[in-house]
Amino acid sequence: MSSSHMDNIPSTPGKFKMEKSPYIHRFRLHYSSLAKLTFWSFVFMGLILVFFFKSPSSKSTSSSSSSDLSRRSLKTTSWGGPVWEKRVKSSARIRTRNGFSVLVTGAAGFVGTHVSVALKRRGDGVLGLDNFNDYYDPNLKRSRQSLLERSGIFIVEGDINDVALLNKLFDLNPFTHVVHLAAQAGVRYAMENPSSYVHSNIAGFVNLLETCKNSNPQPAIIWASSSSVYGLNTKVPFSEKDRTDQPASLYAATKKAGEEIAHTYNHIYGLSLTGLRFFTVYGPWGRPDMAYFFFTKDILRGKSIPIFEAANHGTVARDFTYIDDIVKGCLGALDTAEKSTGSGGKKRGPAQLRVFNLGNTSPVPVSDLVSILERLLKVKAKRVVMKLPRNGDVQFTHANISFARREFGYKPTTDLQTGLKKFVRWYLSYYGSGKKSEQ
Ligand SMILES: O=C(O)[C@H]1O[C@H](OP(=O)(O)OP(=O)(O)OC[C@H]2O[C@@H](n3ccc(=O)[nH]c3=O)[C@H](O)[C@@H]2O)[C@H](O)[C@@H](O)[C@H]1O
Repeated sequence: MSSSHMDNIPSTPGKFKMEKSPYIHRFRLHYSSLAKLTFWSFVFMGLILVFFFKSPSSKSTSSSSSSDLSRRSLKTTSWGGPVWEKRVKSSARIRTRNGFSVLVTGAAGFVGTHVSVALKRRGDGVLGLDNFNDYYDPNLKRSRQSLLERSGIFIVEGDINDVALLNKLFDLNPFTHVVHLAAQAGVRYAMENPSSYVHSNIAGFVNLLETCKNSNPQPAIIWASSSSVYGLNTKVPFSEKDRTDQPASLYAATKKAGEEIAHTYNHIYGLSLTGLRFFTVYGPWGRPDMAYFFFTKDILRGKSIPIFEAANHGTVARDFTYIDDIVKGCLGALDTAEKSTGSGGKKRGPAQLRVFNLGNTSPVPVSDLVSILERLLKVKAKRVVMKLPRNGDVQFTHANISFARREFGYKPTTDLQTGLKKFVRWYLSYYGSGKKSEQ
């Protein structure tokens, strides 16, 4: 049985957990020839089936890896061929003088979609990459894809762990920048499917950096870290200079690991790397696994919503940051990113390495978020106050953004009330007032 470049992927993306291959059976050898015949027939059939499911194709890949009957619902995707290559090149082509050619990973995701549209609008070439996993409703990702297609942005369907695919994309197009947003998100889900965080946030990131460091020219990389790296810190507001060595979730730990990995690739290969610590990003086309999103759904459906509170009735609060402000921050970081200094795997000099907070600088208690939603939806929420579970949540977040302000004029302008109004307007137009079902 031949092995493919996907064989070494350590874990699963999305909601799927590794299962043992159903094709591995143990047989007890019997001494009758009938039993032997039966045994060898099974082995033969098994080999055919294993070959059928695992045989790699130079032109096709799935968004998953080797032991993969556990990932049935991840659509098998194909790439390659002249039409596909033409679409890749056309999407990545720069349309203005001094524009960039940008690979956006996680382009069908919430932040990825918004950033892609903004880049395209100003004339940059944008190629998307996304594995469309079903961590949350893939239909929403498909709708975002349609939105991007209308702007002339092609999303390649594939996984950042697919080295051959990444190499192919860089062969076809000399990207000046990579905006790396593909990740396994969500702090609480990490207890359900820890390996998906390692797969996407660590292994996938390393694969991407390997491809970037080998390419010529090397792109500058802007990537999504997280406010969660501040973990159990109590000093507020959180500054980039603060310690980040006490993460409260595996998600946070993988993002922190990403920051250290970025340091290594910058140090050894001269890659220009900018990490952005996003603070609870919300807005239209958002992520259904986030509280503001499913609170909206459940309030409209008359379902109760769990509101966490800390010990001794302590307030749980977040520095909720509106998507348009985050997009401005991403573009500011991209525009001020210096070129990588290496090429073809060799460092030629010191390169830029940065980390920025992108928050709103004004934390809001979760109970106030619910009050705003009640007013906007004109429905009273059924609140159930619960103790903050110990499954990854931290009590509060609060960004100090002075570094991003100084470096590229980052200045958030949307307060939670205004941003949620825009979100609710989008939600109602997309889903209706609760009747149209949503996963
Ligand atoms: O900044 C980040 O880097 C992260 O932001 C986001 O994480 P969080 O800030 O935890 O957002 P989110 O889950 O919406 O919970 C919001 C608030 O509602 C509270 N919360 C949550 C669920 C619930 O049932 N009840 C509740 O009170 C909860 O305690 C919290 O106070 C991203 O999901 C994550 O991927 C990462 O990007």
